[in-house]
Amino acid sequence: ILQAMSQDYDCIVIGAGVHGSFTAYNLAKKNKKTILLEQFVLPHSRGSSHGQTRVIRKAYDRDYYTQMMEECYQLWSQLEKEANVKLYRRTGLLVMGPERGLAYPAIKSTLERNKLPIVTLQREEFSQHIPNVNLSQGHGALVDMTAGVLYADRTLRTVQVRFQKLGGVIQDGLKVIDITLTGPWANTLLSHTGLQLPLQVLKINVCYWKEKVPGFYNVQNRFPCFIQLESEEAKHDIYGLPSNEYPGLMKICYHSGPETDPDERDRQTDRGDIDILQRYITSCFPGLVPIPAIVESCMYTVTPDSHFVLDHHPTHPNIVIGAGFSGHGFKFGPIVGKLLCELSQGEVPSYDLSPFRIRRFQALSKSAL
Ligand SMILES: Cc1cc2nc3c(=O)[nH]c(=O)nc-3n(C[C@H](O)[C@H](O)[C@H](O)COP(=O)(O)OP(=O)(O)OC[C@H]3O[C@@H](n4cnc5c(N)ncnc54)[C@H](O)[C@@H]3O)c2cc1C
Ligand SMILES: O=C(O)[C@@H]1CCCC=N1
Repeated sequence: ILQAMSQDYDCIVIGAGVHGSFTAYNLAKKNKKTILLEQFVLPHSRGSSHGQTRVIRKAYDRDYYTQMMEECYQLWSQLEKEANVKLYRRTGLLVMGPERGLAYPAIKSTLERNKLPIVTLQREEFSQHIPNVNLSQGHGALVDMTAGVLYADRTLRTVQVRFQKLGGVIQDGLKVIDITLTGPWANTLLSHTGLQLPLQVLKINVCYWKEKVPGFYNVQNRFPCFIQLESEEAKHDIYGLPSNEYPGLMKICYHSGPETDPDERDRQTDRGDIDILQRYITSCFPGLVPIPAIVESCMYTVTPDSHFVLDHHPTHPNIVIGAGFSGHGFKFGPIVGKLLCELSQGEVPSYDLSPFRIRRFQALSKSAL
């Protein structure tokens, strides 16, 4: 089928998650005849891009992510205008973490170096600005002022409709079984092209927690998104979004989870991550009931260094790979779409892609690198 399609289309994009959808949209904007293939009937909730909300932020510990986000915010705003739809809500992002650790000082200095608007909160004034949250001993706190919430499901709908309006074709319910590219299934499919990337698929329990007093942590009361950086109590970050999509429920998740086969996600029932969240909520969010009211499922596809893969296939340069978004890729959708489109067209990419090259895994990959 793909062979027949390749005669009719300039570009075939596999996977209609956030990154495949933005890539297809960018290709169609360049007048490339493009088809977007998706194994499941759309919309679906079996990959990594579903759900109502995601965090958008410039608070990173690396300049290159922060700098890519500068342009990315503009691209989000352009799409909102073009489609006349609201995709982003500014809430700010509270970043908390050990002051003597690695991550918190690194994020703070990246934000300062890039002259981004932040507010550093002193311990004495913390509860005046952020009521109903306890700042752990030895932790610092700052607010990334331009951060906020992205409406995820609405984004996918919007990008896919824009793509179709530009003449793009979406074929859902069609699984490519010969070569493949994106999302948790990346490795199974890439193996058909002789490439095995060191990707790990994790199941994430997406937990919603009930406010003891409705409104405590509500978006309308200007409660921000937050990241609690890794500490002795929790080996991975914990992050949350103000109550919004489900009235009276705040979304708080652990930035890791048990390994899973993407086709067997619902058989993975490990809840160790929820235990960690319960302890954290009991100690730091006293206004929430420390038992999740709703648990949904999602997946991360993680690389060993948590950085993305944005590259040509090492032996088939006409195949461009976007994968391994490691649980923080959604906000980059517009810029990843632009970059993958540039790579596919043989253009010089707008950013230095060396942190995202496949060859960084040389020692780890069993393949034709
Ligand atoms: C719980 C959770 C919270 C997150 N929070 C944030 C956040 O706050 N901020 C942020 O920036 N990021 C966040 N992320 C990460 C972000 O959502 C992901 O990085 C992003 O959605 C990955 O998109 P993708 O297009 O690569 O993968 P996917 O969404 O999985 O899309 C890949 C698609 O390809 C399809 N596919 C795969 N193989 C084939 C095939 N052979 N044939 C046809 N189709 C195929 C799949 O069905 C799927 O639809 C979060 C992720 C999760 C799970
Ligand atoms: O990408 C994000 O901003 C969120 C929050 C931090 C951990 C992962 N996803």
